[in-house]
Amino acid sequence: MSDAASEVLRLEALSKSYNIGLPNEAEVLHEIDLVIGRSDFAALVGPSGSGKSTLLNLIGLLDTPSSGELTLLGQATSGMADAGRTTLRGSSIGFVFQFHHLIQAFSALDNVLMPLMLTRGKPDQAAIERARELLAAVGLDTFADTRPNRLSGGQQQRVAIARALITEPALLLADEPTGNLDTRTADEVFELFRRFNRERGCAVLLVTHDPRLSSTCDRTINLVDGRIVSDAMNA
Ligand SMILES: Nc1ncnc2c1ncn2[C@@H]1O[C@H](COP(=O)(O)OP(=O)(O)OP(=O)(O)O)[C@@H](O)[C@H]1O
Repeated sequence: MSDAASEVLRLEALSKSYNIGLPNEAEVLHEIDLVIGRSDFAALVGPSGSGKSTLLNLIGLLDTPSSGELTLLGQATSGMADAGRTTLRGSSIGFVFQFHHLIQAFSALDNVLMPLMLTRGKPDQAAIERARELLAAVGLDTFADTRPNRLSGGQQQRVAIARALITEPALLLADEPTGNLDTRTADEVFELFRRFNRERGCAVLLVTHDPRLSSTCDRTINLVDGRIVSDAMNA
């Protein structure tokens, strides 16, 4: 994984502090070094408050580090202006959150198209076809015109996964994507991540509290008190 061409992400001494109004800032991530390869399927685990979401938000360029360097697809981001970060985020990262944040007034199809509409305006026929193909891939081809509130929790999360993949991201980030699903539905949703990782070659980094799910990832990165205490391939 030392070859830059095989990397999707490189973190070097990445730290994050929050200014919480005290004399000293609270540092929640301490000099994190991490490389994610282009085909990695990795779980980020750790106790509550260890900094997992903070790290995922930094990786997703939703937040900026206090120090250190984050290189995404070979582009160093530390000196990058907001517009450049937004463009890089939109073209290379897909997000899936525990609560899918679907737009209730839109159909499933339009929700999937939303990231493209935000960056490229009205979607063309090819984009619509791709959105339909993604909905089919997550087993929802007959629900394209359905509003999210008519779908089950698992189905809504499937729409969110299709939405995250519409831009064909190199890196898919997921924060507790199965956290509010029952075990069977969680397994099915998890299997989608696995399939997209294999079939579409997109790296996956997901936060989970579920040891059963993290053990089925290829790699487990363990964060404790803002430091990576172990990072190993699973047996
Ligand atoms: N905006 C913020 N301002 C100040 N402190 C924050 C902020 N966001 C997070 N923190 C603190 O940073 C630390 C790490 O939080 P984070 O949400 O990243 O942990 P986590 O590992 O994702 O936890 P959980 O598993 O409970 O979601 C916590 O102590 C939290 O209180």
